[in-house]
Amino acid sequence: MKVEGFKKITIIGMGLMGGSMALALKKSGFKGKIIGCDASLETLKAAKTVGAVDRVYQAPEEAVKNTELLVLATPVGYYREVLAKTAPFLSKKVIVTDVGSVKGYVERIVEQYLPKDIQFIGGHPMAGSEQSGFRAASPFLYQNAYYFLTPKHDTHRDTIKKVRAFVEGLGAYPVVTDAGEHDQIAAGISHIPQLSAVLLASMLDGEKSRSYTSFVGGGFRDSTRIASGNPEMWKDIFLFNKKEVLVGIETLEGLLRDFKHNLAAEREGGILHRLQRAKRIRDGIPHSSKDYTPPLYELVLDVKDRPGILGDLTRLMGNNNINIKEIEILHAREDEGGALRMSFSSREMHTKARDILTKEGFSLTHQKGGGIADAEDQ
Ligand SMILES: NC(=O)c1ccc[n+]([C@@H]2O[C@H](COP(=O)([O-])OP(=O)(O)OC[C@H]3O[C@@H](n4cnc5c(N)ncnc54)[C@H](O)[C@@H]3O)[C@@H](O)[C@H]2O)c1
Ligand SMILES: O=C(O)C(=O)C[C@]1(C(=O)O)C=C[C@@H](O)C=C1
Repeated sequence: MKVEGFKKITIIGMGLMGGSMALALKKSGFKGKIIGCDASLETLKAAKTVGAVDRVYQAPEEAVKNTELLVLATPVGYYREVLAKTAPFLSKKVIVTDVGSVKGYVERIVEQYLPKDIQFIGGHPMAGSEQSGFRAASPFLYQNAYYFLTPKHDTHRDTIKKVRAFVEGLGAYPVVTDAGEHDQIAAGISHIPQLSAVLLASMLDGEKSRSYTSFVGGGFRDSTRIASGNPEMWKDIFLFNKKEVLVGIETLEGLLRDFKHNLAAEREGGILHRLQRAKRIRDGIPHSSKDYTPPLYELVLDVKDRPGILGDLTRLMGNNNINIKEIEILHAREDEGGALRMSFSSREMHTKARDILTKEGFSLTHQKGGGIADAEDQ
């Protein structure tokens, strides 16, 4: 879907999130002008060179002139500075939004720094990575991601409608809620998991235990990937969502204490109960948490573990004009086969892909949607 409704969009902060937004807008065929603003000249140069933006500015007050949508995409700690500089230069018709990971704090800053007659709606895409900077940006980052939108009490209905359409244009799924509820949800699904990963990684902080890192397998890697995230950014997030993070820490402490007691007393039932409940919760997450509203039509096929298999498959689909909505390697071990899940947005694509893959000799182990009974249900 193409982004319409804005002739000029300014993004302040052209790092991972802002840069990916600009790239996604260009990819969607957005016809208006995209203005990139960043404190770093090097970042601006990179964004301009790849054509992510039409114009670049280092000074925010120049970047916002006549803009119709202003997106704040700097770390949240810089919002005060950016809003103070830009507020006097904003058109009365502009809509201001952001991509920051906390929303209550942002609303308070906006109340303080943005003139009352300027429309604001908070935003937080549940997409990202442990990397940062424009060099990590991707036009696909927002694809199929949940994207929280948090209107203020005085945000107009038309503003919500326009920004919803903007989010959909990026390929994401808008979820409208209020800042308070957002912060509670984000603490549970993102901020506390980040803290847990940081603490797990910190357990290898001793001189001796640090040498254990050479031996880590999937378990340590999977559970600590996000500990590589930008420390400055996360410091802001924890401080600005302090209330909800503290609630989460108490829950975590309670769980740990409970487990410790059960273990010390060798209470098998208690230990098993915790493990089983956690497994049920983790198993209940869809393959990709991005499988939101649209029913996806998916195929799971056996693949040989050989170099270039992914390329071959995507080429095969591309050559037959089949658009893969998502692709995921489910399990692959060196020298053994693996399984690969592909999903498609329409029944037609799904059927066409199934027929081509079968003809090419791939073995399908599971299919969902497309009007065919799930293999698992048979
Ligand atoms: N990284 C994630 O996974 C993720 C996901 C969702 C939301 N967010 C939120 O998105 C925002 C940006 O995060 P990111 O990961 O893109 O960070 P990033 O470090 O990749 O990019 C931030 C950019 O802002 C620029 N910047 C900093 N101060 C500035 C200023 N005063 N004026 C202009 N530019 C300035 C930096 O030079 C940098 O290019 C944060 O508020 C974060 O909470 C991050
Ligand atoms: O690293 C990732 O995979 C992320 O998507 C990062 C993640 C998350 O916790 O899910 C991190 C912070 C954000 O505010 C949103 C997304």
